[in-house]
Amino acid sequence: MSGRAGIKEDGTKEEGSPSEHLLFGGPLLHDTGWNTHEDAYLEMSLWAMARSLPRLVASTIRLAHRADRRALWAVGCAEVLHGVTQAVGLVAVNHVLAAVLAAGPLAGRLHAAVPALIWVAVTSLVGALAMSASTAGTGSLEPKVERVATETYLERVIRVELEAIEDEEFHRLLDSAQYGASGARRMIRYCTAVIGALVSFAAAAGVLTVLHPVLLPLLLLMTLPRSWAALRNSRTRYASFQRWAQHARAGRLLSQTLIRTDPAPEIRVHDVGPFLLTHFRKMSESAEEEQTRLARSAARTRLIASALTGVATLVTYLALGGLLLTGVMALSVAGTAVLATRSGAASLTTLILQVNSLYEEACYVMDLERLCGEATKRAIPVGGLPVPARPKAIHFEDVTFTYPGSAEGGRPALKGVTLGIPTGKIVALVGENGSGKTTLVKLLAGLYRPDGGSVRWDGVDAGALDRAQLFSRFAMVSQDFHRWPLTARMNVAIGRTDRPLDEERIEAAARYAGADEVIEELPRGWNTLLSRGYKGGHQISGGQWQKMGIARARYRDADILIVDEPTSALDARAELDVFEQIRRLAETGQTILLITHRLASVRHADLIHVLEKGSLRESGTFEELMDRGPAGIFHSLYELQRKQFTDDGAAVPGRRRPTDAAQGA
Ligand SMILES: Nc1ncnc2c1ncn2[C@@H]1O[C@H](COP(=O)(O)OP(=O)(O)OP(=O)(O)O)[C@@H](O)[C@H]1O
Repeated sequence: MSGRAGIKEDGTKEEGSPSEHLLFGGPLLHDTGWNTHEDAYLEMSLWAMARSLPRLVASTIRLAHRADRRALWAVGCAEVLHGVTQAVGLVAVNHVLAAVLAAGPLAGRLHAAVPALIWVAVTSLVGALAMSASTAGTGSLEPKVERVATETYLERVIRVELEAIEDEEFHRLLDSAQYGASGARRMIRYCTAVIGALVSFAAAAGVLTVLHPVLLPLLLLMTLPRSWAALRNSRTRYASFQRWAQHARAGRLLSQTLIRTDPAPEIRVHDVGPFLLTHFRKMSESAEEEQTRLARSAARTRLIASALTGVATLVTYLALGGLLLTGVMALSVAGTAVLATRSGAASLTTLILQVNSLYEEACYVMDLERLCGEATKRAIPVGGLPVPARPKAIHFEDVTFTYPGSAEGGRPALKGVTLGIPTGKIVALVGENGSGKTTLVKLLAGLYRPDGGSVRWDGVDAGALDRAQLFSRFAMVSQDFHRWPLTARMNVAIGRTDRPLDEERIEAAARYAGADEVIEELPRGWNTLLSRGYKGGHQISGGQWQKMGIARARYRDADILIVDEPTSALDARAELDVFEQIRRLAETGQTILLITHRLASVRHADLIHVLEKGSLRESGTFEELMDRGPAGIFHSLYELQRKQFTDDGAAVPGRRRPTDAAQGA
């Protein structure tokens, strides 16, 4: 496939690769969410890092404490012990050198050095043991911290309003936060390394200060260039990550699409694979160019830092030589100073690198914290008035609703809708595609709140009602009901997870929906996994899925059953059965809200509301609406369907012959 994607009208190249333009409608870089990261990025100076370090470490420690208290203590103690052994080891080395370089016979000097040598050996051994304890503890702590961080945000995300889940900005934060959960895992390692390096550095710095006060500033001077390089490189990496986040997600989407089971038939028959693979390669190549740019920039920065470190090391050793030559420092002390300088410089470099990595990860963990804050703000409110036990009717009063995020001046999905839904009856919603039927039932179920007007339960505004109670009153078989990649049993039982699983009710629900025949044919019956690509996984047809969906809604056993195009994939017999069952349910007092384009199917509805472009145009029984004659919308839609069927010479499978229906009307 070729195209002019990525080329402006004047022939110049647009920002973003042609693949991005062709497949995603524009450049994926320059994420609008970037602005929210800019502050964190700009603040990423040494001073800002030092200031926020205690808070970051504290929040990671809190997470680790929640994940595994014992492992946390083990790691903390092991790191402190390791630092102490390093300090004691350095002092012992100083004693060894002092004894060996002292005046007197060699045998006597060596003998004098033995106790200190034993200390050196013991501290090395204990230090090694402490390090291995820390490694083991960190290894077990890390996955737990990631799990706790993931759970923390998921717990909040499952409680946000539907509109937040559909919001692009919230989704972007969600992507970043997912990275933050693995960031929290990595932070554990960096935190451990920071504590270890801090203790080691304190040990070396203490020894150096005792040896000569000028040595400590010299040590700091040696590590400055590397700190600068690390900071600069991580700033560049973080900035690049944010800029390329959407691009990376889109690339993953392409590769995942190629291996998923549901698009697999179309990918093969339409030969989409090579096409997508080409664009996956092109997008990956532009991401690789960015990685090359980052690597080159990092290499340049490190080269400059190494040159500066060389100069600083030279200055340090010159200063040490000066102190020796002027007799200010003894040879044994100078020897220890060289060792302490090397160990201190290594600890300080590690410290700065780890703090830097810690801070880089913390930027992502902060995104996770921001997501949690945002999710809490956008959570479905808890509590409210009790939902009336047996309301007589639910009324929409002058309800207007526009989907959040619709383009400026976008058409409202519902405009000034006033209608009644009597309980214990079958109420049908009909209208052309996009007329607002699904939107209306989503408002009814409390998934969205009206922008204007109100939904009233026996006069009580649904906005004031307890939302959890409200949801529990509804069962829904929507057009896009979820096909859970779980067993057949769970696909029904998932309709009511707040009660213990009830085999008898599951089977009754399956019989109700005609899904019992589906189960009989499954290789492992109720235990068959309804997902290809897993061991023992099995795929069922669209109509069979629909029966499972109806069984699930039946198993939920709610007061109000919303059925949105429930029979679109069913064969004629199954469709008739389902409508028959729906009619019987209404006789038991359940309220049925039926959305269907098969107008003959709504003959038995107690009330039909006809929507057009978001407004209510007609209401009445089937007979009343048909009596309006050609001027009525329902009448003309019905006649249109009838004409189509009679022109075809027979009713479309799954539909009553409209002529029969019309005669009945
Ligand atoms: N989640 C959404 N976000 C933004 N706009 C939406 C969303 N869902 C629906 N719309 C828009 O709202 C309008 C009404 O859609 P709705 O799904 O309620 O129509 P419908 O009558 O159920 O259509 P159909 O018969 O095709 O299922 C349409 O213009 C649609 O584009």
